[in-house]
Amino acid sequence: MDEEMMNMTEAWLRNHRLLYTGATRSPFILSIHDATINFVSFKTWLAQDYLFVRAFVPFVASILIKACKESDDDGDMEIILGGMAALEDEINWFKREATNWGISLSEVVPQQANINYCRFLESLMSPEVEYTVAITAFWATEAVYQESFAHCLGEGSKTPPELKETCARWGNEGFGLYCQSLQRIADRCLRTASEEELKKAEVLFLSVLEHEVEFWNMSMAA
Ligand SMILES: Cc1ncc(CNC=O)c(N)n1
Repeated sequence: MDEEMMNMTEAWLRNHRLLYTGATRSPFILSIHDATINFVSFKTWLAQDYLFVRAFVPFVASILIKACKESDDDGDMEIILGGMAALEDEINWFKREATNWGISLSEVVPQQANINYCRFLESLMSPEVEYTVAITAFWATEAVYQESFAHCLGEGSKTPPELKETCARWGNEGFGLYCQSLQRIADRCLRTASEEELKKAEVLFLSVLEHEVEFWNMSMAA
């Protein structure tokens, strides 16, 4: 396809394929897919991701505020608000799931990769960070989880039955459509962005992928 006609996110996905695949086909995800996962790793991921999602809520809230102030499309608010609402359900799911696996969430200590990722999200919450830049990072974060967990439910996957519900949380079709909506918002914003904003958004896209890789590796190492 002609570079000119391509959406910006598609061009980035093409140009940074290796890193994107590293984030969406991590050893952790592949070990779920082929049923070789060590459940200690899964429990580590679950506990750490609970903390991450709690930090993710104010990040999404900051994007909602930016959308209200900076977006030229009313429709953005509902999509972001829908994402926020889903996070309430998700937090409750983490609590139930932790109980099932015998994890005490109040005792979980954040690991370095998690601290680093949360610190990164916090830096994006500043009002100085443009909506275009923040929504691009938001899309990338969600897209990595969607592509990762959808793979575990795809053809030929041997995902253990006790992990299927987890995979379906992010791998379901509805979450896929939500990610597409975020991608469309990002591409629309990027079309009118300045050179400087474009560069910033691309750098942050790559940072998200790197943080995701580190997050999976942290879970796998446990
Ligand atoms: C490390 C990480 N990245 C993305 C997500 C998906 N967003 C909300 O759930 C997540 N839970 N954790």
